[in-house]
Amino acid sequence: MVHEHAPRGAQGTAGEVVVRVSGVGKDFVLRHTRSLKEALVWLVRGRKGDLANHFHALDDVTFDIHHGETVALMGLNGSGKSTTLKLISGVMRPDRGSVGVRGRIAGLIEVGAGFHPDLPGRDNVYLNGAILGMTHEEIDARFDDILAFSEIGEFIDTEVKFYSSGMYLRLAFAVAVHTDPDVFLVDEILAVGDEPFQRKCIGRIKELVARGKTLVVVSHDLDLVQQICERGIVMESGRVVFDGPCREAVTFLRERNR
Ligand SMILES: Nc1ncnc2c1ncn2[C@@H]1O[C@H](COP(=O)(O)OP(=O)(O)OP(=O)(O)O)[C@@H](O)[C@H]1O
Repeated sequence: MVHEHAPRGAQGTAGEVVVRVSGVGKDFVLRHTRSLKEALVWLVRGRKGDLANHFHALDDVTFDIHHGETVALMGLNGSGKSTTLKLISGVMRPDRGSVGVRGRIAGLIEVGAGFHPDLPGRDNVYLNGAILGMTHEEIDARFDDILAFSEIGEFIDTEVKFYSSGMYLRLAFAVAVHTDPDVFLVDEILAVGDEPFQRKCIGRIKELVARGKTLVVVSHDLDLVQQICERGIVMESGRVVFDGPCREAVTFLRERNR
């Protein structure tokens, strides 16, 4: 049984469902600039209808992810991958359907989203670590490893508003991988890091996978996802159009968008 964003501590066993996305829909509002005439007509008609257009960013999305699975979400720009990841991470709620998660989730979704710009890197490690569910003592114990992984060096005491996007990524990634998550979510962001750091991150992700962690990745790098993931879910206009072995998903996507 999966609970809606059940708290940490659930050490799943192989085959157990850890993420359940069930009939999920998410709408966004398309804001158009309306002319004064259009607004007046709308008023005169008694405010019938909506001045704004809603569109389905996700429509009836359903899939289960089992403990230890490595899943790539693929699809063209705007197909709904990141929105799906945000719903799993809990930063966004579905308008229809439900999303259930078991275990501790660590997401690298928006680089440094949990960072406070006016605080130095060091304080942000504690802030971000706490957001990701670590206690102060746990962060203390892992601080040196986090710092070493990030290669931020003496900049750790600089306010993060002065960091480059690559430095942000390094610190955010370092914190996330040291939270020992049950389910690890990674959005395209690896693209921000330089090549050596990317290699290191990929190595770390493979290590997590080898240790049986569940992984959900959003990426346009189809060669990379084939290296890491066994399963591929292809999205198109907010719907799942393929769900199966990663290699087949890549072929499906390439054929479809030829
Ligand atoms: N906060 C938001 N407000 C309004 N529209 C949004 C919001 N977030 C996403 N969208 C829209 O929802 C759709 C799906 O976006 P999403 O970011 O999930 O796509 P994606 O598959 O991750 O795309 P990409 O490959 O470009 O990253 C897009 O049309 C996008 O413009």
